[in-house]
Amino acid sequence: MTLQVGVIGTGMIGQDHIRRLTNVVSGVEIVGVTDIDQARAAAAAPAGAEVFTTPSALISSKKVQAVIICSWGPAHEEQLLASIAAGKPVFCEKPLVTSEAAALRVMEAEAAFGRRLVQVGFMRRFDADYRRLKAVIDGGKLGAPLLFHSVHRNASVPEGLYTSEMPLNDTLVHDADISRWLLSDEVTGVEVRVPRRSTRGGALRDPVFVLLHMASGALVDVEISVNIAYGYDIRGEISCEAGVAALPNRPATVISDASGIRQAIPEDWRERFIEAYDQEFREWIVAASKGTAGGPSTWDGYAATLVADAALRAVTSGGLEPVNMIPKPKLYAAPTAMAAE
Ligand SMILES: NC(=O)c1ccc[n+]([C@@H]2O[C@H](COP(=O)([O-])OP(=O)(O)OC[C@H]3O[C@@H](n4cnc5c(N)ncnc54)[C@H](O)[C@@H]3O)[C@@H](O)[C@H]2O)c1
Ligand SMILES: O[C@H]1[C@H](O)[C@@H](O)[C@H](O)[C@@H](O)[C@H]1O
Repeated sequence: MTLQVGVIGTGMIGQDHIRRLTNVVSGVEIVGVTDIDQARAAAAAPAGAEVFTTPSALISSKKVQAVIICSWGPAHEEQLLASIAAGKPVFCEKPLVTSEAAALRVMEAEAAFGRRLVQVGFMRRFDADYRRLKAVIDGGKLGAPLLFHSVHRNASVPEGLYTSEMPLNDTLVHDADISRWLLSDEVTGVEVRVPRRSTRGGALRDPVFVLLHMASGALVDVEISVNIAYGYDIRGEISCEAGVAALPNRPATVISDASGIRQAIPEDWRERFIEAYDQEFREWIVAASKGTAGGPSTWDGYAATLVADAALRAVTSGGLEPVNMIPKPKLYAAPTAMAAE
């Protein structure tokens, strides 16, 4: 059976996902696309796909069995609620939404529907290196995790579109989610320190240094740098009671020439996480074909949203800002075989 999907938002990541759903993964067909920029949607539409004028027309179309949301964060809530109301499985790029109240509304709608429909685009959970790192921590031989050092460097970010809030409410959400997942823990508080500003980002608050306090007492330090110029550099190292486990350097061809011996660094997230995105969609297609969702859930999107909110408060207060989650709804506690949960 082929899952017939519609894609909302045909910008950078929308186009990359259209490419992989058309040329890389199987069991799926893109039957519709839409974007507020209709010309962009038309240019990105694969052969035979309909260009819908609005997200609601795409979501309610009988030919669309499942929805992929790649629009901007503030548009996600309305598109998620419409997909849930239509009973359609929906893959939503991070951030799930941009406020706690919106996350609660999406969770309530999904709980009322009675079955998981939403998978959030936290692709790191599908990355082979992160999965191996988690297996080592879960294996327990290194003892309890005490400290996690997470480095998140972007070569550059879109000028004018990426604001000073975004290191904390757009970029940090990946580190928040992967910390919860790797350490099987919850964030209870957030501190932020702002060092000397990089001159490369103009007035942008960059870099930022974030400290996540976990319920177990473990600490996570996160470097977010978004104008580092040399490439997209993602690192992670966990110090445990009896040893240290770290992500490997990415395998890449070794070039030797008159400048020395070197390996290339990925340019951006598309290159670094190319296989993780492929796997994220393989697993989504299996679940969505059964009318449900696995992997990172609305609950995980809610948790990351609370961390982002606390981080933004912490910049102003300079102190430790608490993260207070509601009790976990039953829908998200259900045991599941999906490896990324
Ligand atoms: N998982 C990841 O690593 C990753 C990487 C990049 C982007 N993202 C996320 O994906 C989303 C899109 O990011 P992008 O880099 O592709 O941005 P982009 O600006 O390149 O593309 C977004 C597209 O959505 C369209 N759009 C916005 N609001 C819309 C609406 N209400 N209805 C229809 N179309 C709408 C815009 O016109 C644009 O074409 C963001 O939420 C971003 O955080 C995730
Ligand atoms: O939207 C992107 C994406 O989520 C990337 O994975 C992250 O590294 C960037 O900082 C962010 O702006």
